Amino acid sequence: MQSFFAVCSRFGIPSLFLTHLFTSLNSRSIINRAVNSGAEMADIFKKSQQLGTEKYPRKSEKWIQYGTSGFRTKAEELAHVLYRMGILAAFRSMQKNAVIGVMITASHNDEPDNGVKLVDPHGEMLEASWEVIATELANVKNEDLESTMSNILENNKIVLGTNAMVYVGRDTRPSSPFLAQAVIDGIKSVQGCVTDFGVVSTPQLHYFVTCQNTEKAYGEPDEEGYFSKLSSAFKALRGSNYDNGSYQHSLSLDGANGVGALKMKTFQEYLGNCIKVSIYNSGDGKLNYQCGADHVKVLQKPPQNMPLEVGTRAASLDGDADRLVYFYRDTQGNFKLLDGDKIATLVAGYIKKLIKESGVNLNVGLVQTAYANGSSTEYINNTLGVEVACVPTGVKFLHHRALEFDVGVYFEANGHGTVVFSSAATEKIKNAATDESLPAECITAAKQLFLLMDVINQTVGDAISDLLLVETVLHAFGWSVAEWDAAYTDLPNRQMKVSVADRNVIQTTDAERRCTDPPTLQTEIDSIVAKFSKGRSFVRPSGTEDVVRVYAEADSQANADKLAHEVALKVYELANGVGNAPLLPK
Ligand SMILES: CC(=O)N[C@H]1[C@@H](OP(=O)(O)O)O[C@H](CO)[C@@H](O)[C@@H]1O
Ligand SMILES: [Mg+2]
Repeated sequence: MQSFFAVCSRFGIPSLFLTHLFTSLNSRSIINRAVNSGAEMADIFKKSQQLGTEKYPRKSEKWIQYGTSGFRTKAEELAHVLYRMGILAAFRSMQKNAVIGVMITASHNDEPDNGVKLVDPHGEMLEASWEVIATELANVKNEDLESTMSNILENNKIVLGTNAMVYVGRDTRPSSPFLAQAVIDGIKSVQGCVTDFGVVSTPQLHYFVTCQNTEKAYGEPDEEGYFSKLSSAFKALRGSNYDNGSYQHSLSLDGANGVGALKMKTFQEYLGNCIKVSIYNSGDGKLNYQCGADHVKVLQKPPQNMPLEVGTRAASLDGDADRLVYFYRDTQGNFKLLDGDKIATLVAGYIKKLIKESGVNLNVGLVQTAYANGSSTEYINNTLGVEVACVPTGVKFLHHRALEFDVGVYFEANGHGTVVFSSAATEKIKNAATDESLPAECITAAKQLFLLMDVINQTVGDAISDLLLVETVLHAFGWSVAEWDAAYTDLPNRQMKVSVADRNVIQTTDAERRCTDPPTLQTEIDSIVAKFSKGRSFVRPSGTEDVVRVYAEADSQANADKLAHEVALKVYELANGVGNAPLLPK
């Protein structure tokens, strides 16, 4: 009892005020002092343009767009974009009177790629209207930088001030330090202040921004605070019996040779021996090469350099540690994947159970995208009895929809997701946990829920936090990875990419499940799908790569491959495919 309250007072209670405090952002630490004169402002912009032109010039006419997760392309094409995003982040900070984050990463993409995304005050993705501004600023000619900056301020009623604050983080790519410097130079060129966190995971940066903007109600805005909060709640939930039933407290982790591997090593010091994590692809090899969550999910095979014995529970992080998938080898030696859908259903099932046991009246919803396996959706509807919503690809859509539930669980099939608790839900859970008049079982369940909230990074999908969450649920249920996997069987599925002249000729509707342009494509897809038992397929333009993505599922792997291939050929034919026609997947 006592230790519970110790943990609550240190970590739980601040989360209670999270949403409330989001509304009164940190106005104490950022005081926007207006730059006094128009002449002073003009001088700042002139110097900023000069630095941009000399040190970070836009060298080609190539158009770049702020997509699903910011700007992403070859690192050598990004210096001017990063400088300009530093400027924009400072402006956004001035507008919101709050800390803004800038993360430099290309996540699961190849090592020579890089990218940048802005983190809004609530730890969320940048607001859509500012994506348009970001795209404009990134693409203007060098000599138009000054006037564009001035227009942005005017159109958005921003007063150029000092003390704008931007938190900068980067992944482990060799190009990231230079690009981080470009961001920092951009911020400083318009008088913004910078906290450079160096190498951090994407979700850590989101967490730090949220902590600072809630005046630390969500936690301390630094790595020590992050690790302490998560590990204390995790250890309190785990208790002194590290194994339980079929659950064993050891697992293998593929770190994708990225920041997640580095952070997990440090995290192990906080976790002590309550969980044993053996890390592979821990940083010696090339980032994401033949390893990482995207590789494992898309190719449905294990990462390289990692032994996988029958029954061993294994997991993969992606390059910036915001995605997590699990996998194992079954008794027949088959590779089995547990993706974001499996994580979502596991977590939603556990939370629903605890809510029921606590007697608290809360609705739980689960948010997916069209990529969710059909079997998972059926399981959520028919077995879990949880409301399920489908939204377009991209974390911001999932996150916003999840906020509409008391408790919203969201995961992309690729393993990116988290759980968000409304302020009302947080309060009800906290009250139940401390209401001595309730039956003991109710109090116990409410306390567990309350601690669980502190294991979860509610600001954004976080592979390390999600790993602790999954381990907590498996431990509580006493399940092996195979027992977890037994909940439902995935329909065999396949993803393909098609290169076309302009991927934006593909237009979609109904959460990307149907295609409206080119005009005849959907009818063609429908008639192909009709030939396959349990067939489902859709196409959409990627927001992060210059390709059209094709998804297909059917009753067997051979049929899923065939369906994907036929649809891919149709896309190639009707949407101006370039290069060789797509081949049947091997
Ligand atoms: C099928 C798929 O996995 N798409 C990914 C990928 O987006 P695309 O727009 O499909 O390229 O990267 C996004 C950012 O990481 C992620 O949110 C999304 O789920
Ligand atoms: Mg990622």
